[in-house]
Amino acid sequence: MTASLIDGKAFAATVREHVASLVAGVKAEHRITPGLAVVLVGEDPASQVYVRNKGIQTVEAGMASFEHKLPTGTSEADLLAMIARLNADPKVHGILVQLPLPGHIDPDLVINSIAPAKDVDGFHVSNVGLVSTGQKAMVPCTPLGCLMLLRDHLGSLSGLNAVVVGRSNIVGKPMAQLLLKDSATVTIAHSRSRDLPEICRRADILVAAVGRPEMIHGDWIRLGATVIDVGINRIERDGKTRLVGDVDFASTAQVAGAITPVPGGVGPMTIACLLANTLTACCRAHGLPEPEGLTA
Ligand SMILES: Nc1nc2c(c(=O)[nH]1)N[C@@H](CN(C=O)c1ccc(C(=O)N[C@@H](CCC(=O)O)C(=O)O)cc1)CN2
Repeated sequence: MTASLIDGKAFAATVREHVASLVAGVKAEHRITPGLAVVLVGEDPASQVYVRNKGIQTVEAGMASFEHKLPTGTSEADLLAMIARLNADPKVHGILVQLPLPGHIDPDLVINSIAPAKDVDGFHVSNVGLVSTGQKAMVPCTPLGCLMLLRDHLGSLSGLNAVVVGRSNIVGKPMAQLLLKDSATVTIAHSRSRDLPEICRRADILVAAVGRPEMIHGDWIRLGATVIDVGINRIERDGKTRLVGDVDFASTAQVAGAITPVPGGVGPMTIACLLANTLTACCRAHGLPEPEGLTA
């Protein structure tokens, strides 16, 4: 079997177009412009690229973008004071603090200082609790993007065996909750799971979010499985820097039914879902109907 490719880049473009058309409606009918504030502390080169792309795509969707770039040495107290100002700003419907933060700042403290209704990353402990109890929440962007790709590719996930490899708060745990809400039978595994290849071979849906380059091989994959690769790992190969996932693409594509590539799979969905969450947050803040098809 040669797997079909799940084109996250193309799907993300359709999500962004959908968001942009809904934003245009909100602006025309209600004279409200959804606004997203992104805070970057420090000069991590990858984070700078992600923040720039978030700003560009926010403006392309017709929303207001507020970028706050702070020096690496910014104190935790100053960052918390900035978030308090953004929490109180009616033009700002979504707030995102780009991760990772410099080592002297406690990310949990910072994330939990964001007003839950403006927490478009869905990382605040209130949103974590709401997602895990299946209630209306801000849903983390990367798992939401994976769910959209899976629903689009498979239709119903009900009764399917889903294995999530990775237990991070940002991807693995919320991904498992979303799959469970869609009635999949969910296993969370990780790099220390015993018999990991055997666990993976049971999966109709395999979500790889373990953060280890090309760890999952074709002989771990059930014939025809749908494989979602969340990994974004930069490696040196043949004297060049390359971007690879957590899945060995060549061997897995021989066995899987469908697979997301890296790059061009899950990554672009993350920012598309951030725009979707910002619009959702804006609609909720103003008592407008929930935008359709943009959340879990
Ligand atoms: N506050 C947050 N911080 C971080 C998040 C997040 O969701 N919220 N996720 C990542 C970084 N990230 C967005 O912030 C992100 C990562 C990757 C992509 C993406 O489109 N990747 C491309 C490849 C890009 C490249 O060449 O480097 C792809 O996979 O096709 C978008 C967003 C950590 N921090």
